[in-house]
Amino acid sequence: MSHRCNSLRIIDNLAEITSHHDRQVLEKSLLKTLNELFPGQSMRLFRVRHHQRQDDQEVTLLAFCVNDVIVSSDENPSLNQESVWLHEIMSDAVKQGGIQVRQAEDGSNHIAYPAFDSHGDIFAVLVHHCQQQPDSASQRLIHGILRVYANYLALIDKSQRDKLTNLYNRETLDEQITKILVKQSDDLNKLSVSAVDSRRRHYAVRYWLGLVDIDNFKRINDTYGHLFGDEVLILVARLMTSGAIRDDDLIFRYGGEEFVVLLKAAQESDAQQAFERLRRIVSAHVFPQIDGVTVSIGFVEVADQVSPADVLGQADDALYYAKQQGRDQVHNYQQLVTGGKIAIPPPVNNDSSLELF
Ligand SMILES: Nc1nc2c(ncn2[C@@H]2O[C@H](COP(=O)(O)OP(=O)(O)OP(=O)(O)O)[C@@H](O)[C@H]2O)c(=O)[nH]1
Repeated sequence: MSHRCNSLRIIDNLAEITSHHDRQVLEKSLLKTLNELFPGQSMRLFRVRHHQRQDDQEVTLLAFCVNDVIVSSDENPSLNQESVWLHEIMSDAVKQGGIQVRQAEDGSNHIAYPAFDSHGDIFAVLVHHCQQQPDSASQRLIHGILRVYANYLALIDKSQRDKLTNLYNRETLDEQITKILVKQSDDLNKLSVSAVDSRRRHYAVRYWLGLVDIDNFKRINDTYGHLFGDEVLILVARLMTSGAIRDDDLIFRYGGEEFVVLLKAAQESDAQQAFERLRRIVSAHVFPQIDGVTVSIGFVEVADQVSPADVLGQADDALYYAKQQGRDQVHNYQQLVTGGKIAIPPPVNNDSSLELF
């Protein structure tokens, strides 16, 4: 009976994990499942990123469960610091591709379970800390649940990507912008009334959205053909993803020859520099058979807009200005408004409360 109850609990938990499609919620759901099966024990989930050029891995804490409390590291970034030996055990798990067991000085055990993506590369490691080393059946159970999580994540990832460029697709973009707007609105709501004047300085993290449009793309299609145009889209996408921006910034295919870049930057000048770098990388690249592929970029801070459409509309206004001014340039919406270069649209209504849906 208890065996059957246990099996039912596992099935329930697997169903729970696979009912989410937000990565952070999924991570927490994974830890909640493991916590139910192994109560009171510490579980930590780390992300592993492989740096091709440096031939090493960057490891960051994604979520953890300690004393039955589950926390996503985004809510508690200071917990990213880990001791050297933990890096070693994870590094061994990554190198050897299998479960690693280490005994700490106090006799407790750390077991590292690697999780593989669809290419067979390790993208995450789960570290289980417990007094007694789990038997092989428990280790298999944890490894199995981690595999379900990894397979499900791979499926979600596939459904969120554009087939031609492998960038994130438009549907995913709306969700991401909404998430940021809600987060920034929560930040503002935590402010006292007297602090509202300097509200922009109070966002814990500042986000910027850039709309990137290939210049004169119709001419490329008309001159060289649609297939060649597709090739240019793939190359531009690859240029943007290979080192032009930071690893945790996101790039989406927004429409035909338009892309969206969502990045974090503390200052407006940092965001401007990042978008400028992107523009320069494309204009400096030598494309096969074709001279002078360039992009125009309009960007805006994702802050207190009412909806994703609002954010995209403002970036589009700045992009339109860049096109009018001769293309191959970057413009910031807020600066254009402040400088009187573009008009502020009339307010939709007088209610300043945030309505996202
Ligand atoms: N090859 C290819 N072309 C596409 C795709 N999606 C849209 N397009 C083409 O992209 C072109 C966009 O042209 P326009 O909107 O006129 O813009 P443009 O020629 O880039 O001019 P500016 O944006 O003003 O610099 C059209 O010819 C579309 O047919 C696609 O997936 N593949």
